[in-house]
Amino acid sequence: MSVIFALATGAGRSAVAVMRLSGAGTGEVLATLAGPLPAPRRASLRLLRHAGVALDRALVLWLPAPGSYTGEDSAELHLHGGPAVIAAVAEALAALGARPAEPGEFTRRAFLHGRMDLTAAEGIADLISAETEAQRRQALRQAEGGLAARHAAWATRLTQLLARQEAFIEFEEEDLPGDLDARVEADAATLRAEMATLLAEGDRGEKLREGLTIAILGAPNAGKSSLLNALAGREAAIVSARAGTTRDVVEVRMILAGVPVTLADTAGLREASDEIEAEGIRRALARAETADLRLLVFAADAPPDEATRALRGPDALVVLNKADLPHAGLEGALPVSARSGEGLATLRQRLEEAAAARAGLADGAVLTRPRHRAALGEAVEELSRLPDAALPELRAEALRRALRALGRLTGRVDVEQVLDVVFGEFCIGK
Ligand SMILES: Nc1nc2c(c(=O)[nH]1)N(C=O)[C@@H](CNc1ccc(C(=O)N[C@@H](CCC(=O)O)C(=O)O)cc1)CN2
Ligand SMILES: Nc1nc2c(ncn2[C@@H]2O[C@H](COP(=O)(O)OP(=O)(O)OP(=O)(O)O)[C@@H](O)[C@H]2O)c(=O)[nH]1
Ligand SMILES: [Mg+2]
Repeated sequence: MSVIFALATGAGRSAVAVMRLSGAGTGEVLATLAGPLPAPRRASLRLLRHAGVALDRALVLWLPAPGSYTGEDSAELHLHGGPAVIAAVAEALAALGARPAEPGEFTRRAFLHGRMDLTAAEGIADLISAETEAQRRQALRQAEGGLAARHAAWATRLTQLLARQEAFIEFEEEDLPGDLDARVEADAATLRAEMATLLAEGDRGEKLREGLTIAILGAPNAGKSSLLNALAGREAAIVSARAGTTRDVVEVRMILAGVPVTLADTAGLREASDEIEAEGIRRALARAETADLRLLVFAADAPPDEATRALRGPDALVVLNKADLPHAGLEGALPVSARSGEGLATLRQRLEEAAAARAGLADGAVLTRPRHRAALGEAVEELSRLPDAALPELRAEALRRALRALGRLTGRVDVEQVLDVVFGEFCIGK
């Protein structure tokens, strides 16, 4: 495969910039730039030269196949991290026949050379994107093969079931144990139950990866913007005594229990007095719809309004704001005051609990992408067909299809169609 190169470190000025090369022919390119190849895997200080011009004095690594990240002949140039140095080296590499790598291409090659399965490759993409500790842990676990190991074990058991089912078809006349068929069915049911348990985690892993949205909803003047500001610790939204102050959705990003959260303050819900406010309320209700959690705000100085009450539900947290004013309480609502700070610590704690329940780091392996759930769901569905399949051939076919669905997850089968999805999300240089 052709020699590809990319900056592995961030754009812009830095102390050191790492240029990575990979592919057959990397040795020649390296020798042309840096002189005789250094000992494999040993850092060596070299003056890089091209067409008679000195480019940089760099630390050079020669990483011959198969002991490299991609499994191909590879090299690293640890350059001085200035834009002109990087540009000159990139130009020299291109002149020597190497080409800039596509996003994710190094990892794609690692996958193609059997260095990792698809879920591990996704884990590496997530590791690079991880912004919180919980995200980092989930990503590292997947990069280290947590999800792959679980699926490999299932695939092995499925393959064994398939072999037994096929033996049954093949040797029906001969004396196989009479209950072989029933045993395949029982084992498949056990397998299906285990898979269903993982599926029951739902989209927790996806939510931790992508983050949650919490919408703040309530009547005008309830103190939604004041609460947003209090939780954010800065004046993100305008607060005023006039009802109908907030019109657009105001978003603040924060981390709750290791989960990235977007807190969205919205326009107060009421019969709008003008078309701009009406649009704001439409946006507020749209947010209420798509949010993972809803913070419903009532105020001590006004009776609970119907529009906000209508939004109560299992994913809603209810507060009674302005608890610094005299009030009789509100059933099921946490008394808080954006003004005095009363109840805010408890509110933050409740929000953290809700975020953790919705997206927190689970104990075992987790599904972190819709395609994981789709593949596993398909395998479960195929296995659930087994008891109804009258013919042994049909049972074998269901087992085969379940196996193929599992294979798509790790990339062993039907690979082509999932490759682009997986590697498209990488940044260049990985
Ligand atoms: N300088 C540098 N740092 C880096 C990387 C890199 O490519 N270069 N990585 C890249 O993302 C990560 C580390 N991941 C890596 C995974 C495998 C191999 C590798 O060469 N494996 C060989 C040899 C292992 C050994 O030393 O025993 C192998 O498994 O055969 C290198 C890096 C993070 N840090
Ligand atoms: N006494 C008291 N007043 C508060 C409290 N929180 C907010 N207020 C006041 O209530 C008024 C409205 O506050 P906002 O935060 O703008 O209310 P809102 O819900 O965002 O209102 P809209 O954007 O119009 O929907 C302001 O005068 C605030 O100072 C509180 O905890 N106690
Ligand atoms: Mg407001």
